[in-house]
Amino acid sequence: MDGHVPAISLRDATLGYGDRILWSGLNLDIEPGEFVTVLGPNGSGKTSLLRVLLGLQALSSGTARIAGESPGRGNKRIGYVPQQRAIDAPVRGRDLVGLGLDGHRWGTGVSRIRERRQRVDQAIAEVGAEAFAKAPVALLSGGEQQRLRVAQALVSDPDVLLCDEPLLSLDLANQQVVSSLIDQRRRVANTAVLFVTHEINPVLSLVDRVLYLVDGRFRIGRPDEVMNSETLSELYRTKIDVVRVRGQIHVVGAQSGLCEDQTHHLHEERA
Ligand SMILES: Nc1ncnc2c1ncn2[C@@H]1O[C@H](COP(=O)(O)OP(=O)(O)OP(=O)(O)O)[C@@H](O)[C@H]1O
Repeated sequence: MDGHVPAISLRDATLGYGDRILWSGLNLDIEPGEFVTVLGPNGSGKTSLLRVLLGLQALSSGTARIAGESPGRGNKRIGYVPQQRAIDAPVRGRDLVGLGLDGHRWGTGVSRIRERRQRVDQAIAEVGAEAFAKAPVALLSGGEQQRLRVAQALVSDPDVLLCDEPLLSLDLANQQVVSSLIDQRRRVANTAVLFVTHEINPVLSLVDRVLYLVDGRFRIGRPDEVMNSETLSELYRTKIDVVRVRGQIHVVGAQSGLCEDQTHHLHEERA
């Protein structure tokens, strides 16, 4: 992609369902290789933003561009890593990865079939999943399944990765494995990453910018510009304390909907 074309561009973007506006006036350019997290309480419209970019949901007004095009289904320049959840379909790991190439005009000729196989092998190697790629996915651990989902997102060699809480319900070690696979991809291939999460700490060292959505309001900036007491108090319209402990960010005093981490509940209980 031309370095001057943003990987993702939103102009005056508004999304609402019926009378309810989730966010409006959103202007955002994400550059190739940038790692941007989307944070905010339940229902603030984080997943809906990804749905817009995947072409599954139309904006109410404004424009969106992704990988140089208007959002639409089947754009192979977009990789999508969904939430971690159990897979019980009777498929092997490499079949799951291969699904990332479907809908992208793959022919049936021998050379195409060979190329397809090579691409799947390469994606499996990229996430270090060779040892379990032939096993039925339903028998794999959550972390192994999520590695394969990352491989599925990478197999089409995308310019943009959209990730919807890909670390949810993974243990700390697997959170690190999955987030560093995503980080490695953007460093090696300059792939832009838009990463929806409830918890910034597992990816804090990787994040270039944060988009924080609360109740129709939002703030975009570097983590230190957004994740501070003043900015979050303004966004939540209530007193919020943001403290840094051993390099981690802890948000104290938010309503339960914030769910930034468990620490603020502990503080509330002790108060
Ligand atoms: N197709 C739809 N029609 C009407 N309302 C919808 C639709 N899709 C989502 N919503 C509502 O829009 C709001 C935002 O949903 P969304 O899933 O984007 O939030 P989120 O920030 O990702 O939340 P969570 O953190 O709980 O995953 C929710 O209240 C949801 O019920």
